[in-house]
Amino acid sequence: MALQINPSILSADFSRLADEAKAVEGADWLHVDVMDNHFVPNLTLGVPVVDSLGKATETPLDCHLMIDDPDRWAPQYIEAGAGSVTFHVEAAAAPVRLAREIRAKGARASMALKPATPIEPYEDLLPELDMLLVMTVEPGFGGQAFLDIMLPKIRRTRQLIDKHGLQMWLQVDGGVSAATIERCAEAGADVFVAGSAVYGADDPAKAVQALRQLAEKATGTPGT
Ligand SMILES: O=C(CO)[C@H](O)[C@H](O)COP(=O)(O)O
Ligand SMILES: [Fe+2]
Repeated sequence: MALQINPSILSADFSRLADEAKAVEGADWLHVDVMDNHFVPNLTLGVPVVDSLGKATETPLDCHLMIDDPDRWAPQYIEAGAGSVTFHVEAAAAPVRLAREIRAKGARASMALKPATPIEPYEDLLPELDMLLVMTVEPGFGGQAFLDIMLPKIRRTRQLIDKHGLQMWLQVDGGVSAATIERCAEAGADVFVAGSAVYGADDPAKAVQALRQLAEKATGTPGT
């Protein structure tokens, strides 16, 4: 299991996105939060910004779509350069068809669960996915406190992934920091999104390294 740190550009300075992306080159993926003010009560960025960001950094883009109608919009993010596209199961009309379409277009297919959405009804969908995202805050804003009550769901999701012998990744997003990453890693997460813990640090690249070391220490696993 390879451990990965994905800095979230949501906590960066949006007037300097290209520089902020370069500040974390060496991270595994750059996490891009797309919010539409319908699925979540916040508005961030869309396809044209993802297109420009992809040209400004070598780091592959991990697009987290917090939007209504991802069935319609996800393909456009792949065309804009996203290497991984996460849709919310609560918003998708046809999650299996959407996951297959994302893969067919050459990106990694990922599905997210809000805190109140259980994993169990979606066990049979896991083979259709390259990553499952367990949200550890209510989606919509950076800088929120990590929800400890999500740790059992992370553990149960890891058990289901292992039970099916799948190689898919298990991502956590929201409130991941030096204070919480070890608990997430111990529970079985292997991809860690961190916004404020990276971009709120004096040296974002060093913050990525520090988080990686903590996750590795917690699991005894070297990262990528
Ligand atoms: O999806 C998100 C919020 O909905 C963000 O990716 C997440 O909140 C990152 O910010 P932080 O690490 O500061 O919590
Ligand atoms: Fe996110």
